[in-house]
Amino acid sequence: PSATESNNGEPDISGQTFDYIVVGGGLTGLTVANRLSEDSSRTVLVIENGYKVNNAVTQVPSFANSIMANLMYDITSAPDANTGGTHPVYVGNVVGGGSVVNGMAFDRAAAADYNAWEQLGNSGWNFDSLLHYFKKSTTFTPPTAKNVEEFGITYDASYYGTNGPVQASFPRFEYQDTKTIWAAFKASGVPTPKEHASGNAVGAYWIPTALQPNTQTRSDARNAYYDPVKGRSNLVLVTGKTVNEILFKYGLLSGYTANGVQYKSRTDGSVKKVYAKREVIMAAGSIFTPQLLQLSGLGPRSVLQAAGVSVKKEMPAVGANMQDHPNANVIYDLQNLSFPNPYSGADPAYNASVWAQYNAEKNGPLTQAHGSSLAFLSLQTITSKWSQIVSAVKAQNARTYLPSVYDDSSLLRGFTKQRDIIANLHASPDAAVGEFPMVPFGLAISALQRPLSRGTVTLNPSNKYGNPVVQWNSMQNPVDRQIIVEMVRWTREHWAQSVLDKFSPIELTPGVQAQTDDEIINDLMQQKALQASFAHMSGSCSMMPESYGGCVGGDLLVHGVKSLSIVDASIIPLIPATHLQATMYAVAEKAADLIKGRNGDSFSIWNLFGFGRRH
Ligand SMILES: Cc1cc2nc3c(=O)[nH]c(=O)nc-3n(C[C@H](O)[C@H](O)[C@H](O)COP(=O)(O)OP(=O)(O)OC[C@H]3O[C@@H](n4cnc5c(N)ncnc54)[C@H](O)[C@@H]3O)c2cc1C
Repeated sequence: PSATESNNGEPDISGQTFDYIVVGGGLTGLTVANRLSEDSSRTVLVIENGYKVNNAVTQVPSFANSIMANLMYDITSAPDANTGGTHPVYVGNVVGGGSVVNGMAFDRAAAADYNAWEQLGNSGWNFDSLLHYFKKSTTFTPPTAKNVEEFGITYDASYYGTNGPVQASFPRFEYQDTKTIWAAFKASGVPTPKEHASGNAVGAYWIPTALQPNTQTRSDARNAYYDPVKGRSNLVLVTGKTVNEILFKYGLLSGYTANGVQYKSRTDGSVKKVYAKREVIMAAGSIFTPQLLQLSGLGPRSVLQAAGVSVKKEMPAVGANMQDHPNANVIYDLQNLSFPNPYSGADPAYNASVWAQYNAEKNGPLTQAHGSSLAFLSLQTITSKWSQIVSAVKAQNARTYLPSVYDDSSLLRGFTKQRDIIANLHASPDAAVGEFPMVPFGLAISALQRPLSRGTVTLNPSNKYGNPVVQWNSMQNPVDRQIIVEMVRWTREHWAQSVLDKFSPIELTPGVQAQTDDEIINDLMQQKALQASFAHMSGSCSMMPESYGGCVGGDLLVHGVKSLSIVDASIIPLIPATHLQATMYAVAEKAADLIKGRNGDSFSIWNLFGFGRRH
């Protein structure tokens, strides 16, 4: 791998003024910066903490299966009582953010998941309006005819774009055992929609990878949205700079208006300021955007006071409502796997041959990231107890399992509304509750898609500029725990099917001794097989009305201050049943149109309503 590209040669921005400052050059930040700088009369600055890194590890798909620790922040969560301890908090620390270090899965949730955002008081945030932006952000390339025939891959290109920046395509190689894995899902009778991206994302289906089809390398926010436009004279990206405060001017009548940021150089430690004429746009992600708002005096009063930050506006919503996809890892010992299989990489001779194949033909096992097959199942499919579970959700006192910040009546009102929506989605055959990735080896993940538990992100009271305290509170709500247990039971029944006999599966984790709910959870926990996170942190500065404990409105402007917006995954009010990146590209595309619309920048207003150029 080549060395990190340095930030030598970047312009000195201190004291300067730009129309827009984008804080964080990750997935959403680079997307928004590209679109805002399309209008050459507007200047756009992106400030990123990480550096530009582009090497085999970031580009060759198979590396997406490993943790790129040196391109991520070094954060550990607060102890998470119900999942057995602390967990790493995975956040990309590199130009492109999560899109450079993630698993490259490129999927969408069901329409019902996005329509729930509108039901939470966000007019215009529904699947139909996002579909325009899902298309705008992508270029789709179908799988090879050979793979379609051999593996039965299904797709419908009409739900993707034809000239968007992110490449949605398929690895040229699939493992042979994938056929048996698919046969088992078909035998179990789950739905098999032809194309999940249509809004019908319930069942077992094929998904694209964020992959450049010709080179079989990663398609990320940097190479999709930044590199092609980096020559624009009105677009500036600076790296290795940590924003540590949003600056405001104050007027007696106008209140607080964001007009810049303060940042610290990682190379020389200097602290400087830079100014924004139109908007400061937060794109620092679900962990650092709430931290930055809190550092700037917007947040829960007790959190700010404990860290010695004076309160500009008390906002309990900042850092609340944090959601993720907690998961249980059931592990099987399998016999008779075909060669090659994902374990074959242990053999150096095999490794040498697949690298030679990849370099020569852009084919073979190294083109595979997390695979192309996923199952997202409804609660009705997972368990016959589904209606009892739905009744249990409705019967709960909403406050009981929430962290202390939910003493705030607006936050609790918003959560209660979320809870009612969750109950409906749990009862619906048209929304998924659990993900079961379909992989050709013995790891059977059960990931809960729509938890009732809520986490928090708060300033570290003894070091406000250090990493914030990330408290997932995963599975604090017993219903979340029960659904995970039922998913483990579904997995066991699934692997007991005769179509999988040829692998002679033996359950290693948690092991067949674990039968009752408590045994399953406790044994998983003891074996470190319960995880709080899928690296899908969301919701920590949610898009909801202020009366629901929201942080930004449907216009993505922070409530109660001026010229400050948020475009990253922290705005997701209710986590969708999908991996997040395709959704965040669409959210950022829509965000850019909203920002252009209110600042008089040139753009087509029809895009906002989904009436733009249709593909
Ligand atoms: C390990 C991992 C695996 C994943 N796998 C998948 C997957 O397979 N499929 C999928 O769809 N999604 C996946 N995701 C999730 C997806 O990548 C994220 O949801 C997405 O990147 C979120 O985009 P964002 O813009 O909100 O934040 P990010 O992409 O994280 O961008 C935030 C940026 O802000 C910068 N920043 C933070 N604080 C500051 C500061 N104070 N000053 C300056 N800059 C700052 C960060 O360095 C970062 O570059 C994965 C994520 C991770 C981390």
